Amino acid sequence: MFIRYLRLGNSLWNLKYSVTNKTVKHLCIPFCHLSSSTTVHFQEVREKKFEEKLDYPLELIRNFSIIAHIDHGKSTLADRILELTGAIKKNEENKQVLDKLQVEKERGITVKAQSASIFYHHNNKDYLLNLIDTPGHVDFSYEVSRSVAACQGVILLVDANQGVQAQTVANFYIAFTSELTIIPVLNKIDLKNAKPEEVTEEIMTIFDIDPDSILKISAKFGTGVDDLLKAIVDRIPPPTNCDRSAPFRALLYDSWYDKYKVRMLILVGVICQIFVVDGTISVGDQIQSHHTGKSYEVKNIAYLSPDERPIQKLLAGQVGILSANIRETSEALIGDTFHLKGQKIEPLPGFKEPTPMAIICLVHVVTCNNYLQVYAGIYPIESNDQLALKNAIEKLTLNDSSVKLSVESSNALGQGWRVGFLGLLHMDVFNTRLEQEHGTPVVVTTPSVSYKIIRRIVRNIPKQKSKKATVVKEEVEEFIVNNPARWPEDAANIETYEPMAKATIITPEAYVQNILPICEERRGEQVDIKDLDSKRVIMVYKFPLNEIVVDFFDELKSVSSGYATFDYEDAGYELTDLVKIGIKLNGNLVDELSFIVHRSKAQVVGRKICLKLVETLPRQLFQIAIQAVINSKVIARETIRAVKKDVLAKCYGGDVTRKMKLLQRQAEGKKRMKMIGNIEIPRNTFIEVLKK
Ligand SMILES: Nc1nc2c(ncn2[C@@H]2O[C@H](COP(=O)(O)OP(=O)(O)OP(=O)(O)O)[C@@H](O)[C@H]2O)c(=O)[nH]1
Repeated sequence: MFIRYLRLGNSLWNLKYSVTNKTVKHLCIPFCHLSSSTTVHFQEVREKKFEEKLDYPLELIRNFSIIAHIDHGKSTLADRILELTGAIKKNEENKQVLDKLQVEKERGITVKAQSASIFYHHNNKDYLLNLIDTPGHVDFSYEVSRSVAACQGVILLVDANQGVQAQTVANFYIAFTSELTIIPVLNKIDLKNAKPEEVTEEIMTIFDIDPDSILKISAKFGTGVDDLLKAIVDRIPPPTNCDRSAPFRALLYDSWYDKYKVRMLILVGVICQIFVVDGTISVGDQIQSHHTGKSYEVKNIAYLSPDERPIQKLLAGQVGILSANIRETSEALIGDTFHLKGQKIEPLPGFKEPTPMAIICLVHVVTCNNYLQVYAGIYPIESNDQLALKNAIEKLTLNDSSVKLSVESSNALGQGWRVGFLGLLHMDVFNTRLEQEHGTPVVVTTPSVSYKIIRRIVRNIPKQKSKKATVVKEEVEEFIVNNPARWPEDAANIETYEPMAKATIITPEAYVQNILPICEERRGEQVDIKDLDSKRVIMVYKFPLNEIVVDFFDELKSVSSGYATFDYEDAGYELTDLVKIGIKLNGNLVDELSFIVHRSKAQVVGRKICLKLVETLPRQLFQIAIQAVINSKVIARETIRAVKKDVLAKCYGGDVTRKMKLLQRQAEGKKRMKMIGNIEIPRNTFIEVLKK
């Protein structure tokens, strides 16, 4: 449908419009969305009575998350729930509607927990259900921990064909330790090879769950979802420990920066998602952050259903979003408590002070900590994009508070940031979002985990009374290195410790023999191995984190035909013998390519990286000598021969436009590279070298 004429007046454009047989009521579109040729997809807007009815008593509210292993159907179930409750119109095209980010749509995975308030009629009562769809991949388990802080119950979804998998177990324990009501649900019962009886047995034995409490559904076709909605109301308790007559307190559990609205002057700055624990908050109130002490006027309040619906107030027990002229992203700290200005309140539990290098903090059941993070340097492709990248990173960390951030600089790449992620997929998604949502493509340096170094220095200190006699004093210094460029040179005086991870692998028995050697190759130490059921085995390993963060999961999938699943948790630091391998290109040390490795693997890994560089670096107009070195000793070397690349070589005849196109394409290719010294390095080289 094309709108050819627009009357622009205020920031929100209200329109009564009739399309074929459907009447669209009060269609609210920010006018700036529209131009004379904008295609508008009409959706029937919810009747106003729902907004008035957001005033639900506590006993009619249910807050819950959907948790599961990756791809077990969380977002599909959220679609069906939204359809059944009328939040969205039933439509064949409703596929993962809560996955709003471009990167989520492109990859078909959820990376951000998303919520929606929906309305459900049951037993002659209207209920307000606040649903949170969570990601399933291990790299985003922090999102699950963050979400359950605003819930009293979870739907634990298990694929009736695949059964319990590694993240099913991990997510179960997040909910279990948070003392939430768990509704176990078997999904995909429509599949020909679904094994509901077998999987029920598994759930019963692994989680000690009563088999009669397990519901069976097909999220794809909607089978059983009505019964699930009834179970949500009947089994999950209303918000506990909420008091509407007490002074206002709310937990800030997510925040983001809506650059579109800011640009269009619809609001200023940061949007905060809150769970109101006590009291009421209304538009116009003055609120204060407990942790920064700063106060703001509440400009807008809304709930998501799943689109934004403005309302005037939120009451205890409800979740919603507010904007309050918070300009600095560092002022919206996840886990912070908001209260009315000047009022003394007890802060809500779960807030962790940000460390000086981190601009973010963690809430509730904290699953992400320093040990398990993977660090990489992030730099703008063009050095004059520095400021734009700074702004983009700040805004994105607001919406992804599990990342850790500090400033760093590199001789070759200039000023940049050292960023800690929860895994390589997380890193990849973060960088893709920088490019897609903020238009700031980046160069990422070789990732590294954070190592602990203990340096012991023995000093002879003169005794006070006698100038000749001395006492021997040992000074111990402990520090963390997450950038190989900062690895200490004085190897003799240091002890090196690497972060360890306790990993759980669940696999069909047939693949155990394929998995054992890859675990051994990555210095894994088997802690336990036992049958999960008649066909599957659960293996517990202790691995150096460094060995599994890059591509272990891919290799595991490949040797088990995609059947093995994997989850890991922190297992502290262990003393080990580590060395730094430096990479020299034509005699110049490229610190951004250096990495830390166990001494026993240095030779093999050094050679592998040199060969990888031969594959990855484009041939240039001169020869490139690649060397892997430990201190100054060369442990491996390779050479890339020179080439003179004439892109016009095949372009006979005088077609100027074709020649121009070829030259332009070549120039664009070069833009995507980074010059280090006089050598062009493609952007992905720093990560590719670490992969098998
Ligand atoms: N046959 C069948 N397929 C389903 C069902 N539910 C989900 N699927 C399919 O399973 C795949 C994964 O579904 P998603 O809803 O994206 O899974 P998810 O758990 O949200 O995935 P992540 O958020 O990335 O962890 C999609 O192809 C769905 O169409 C079901 O009940 N039956």
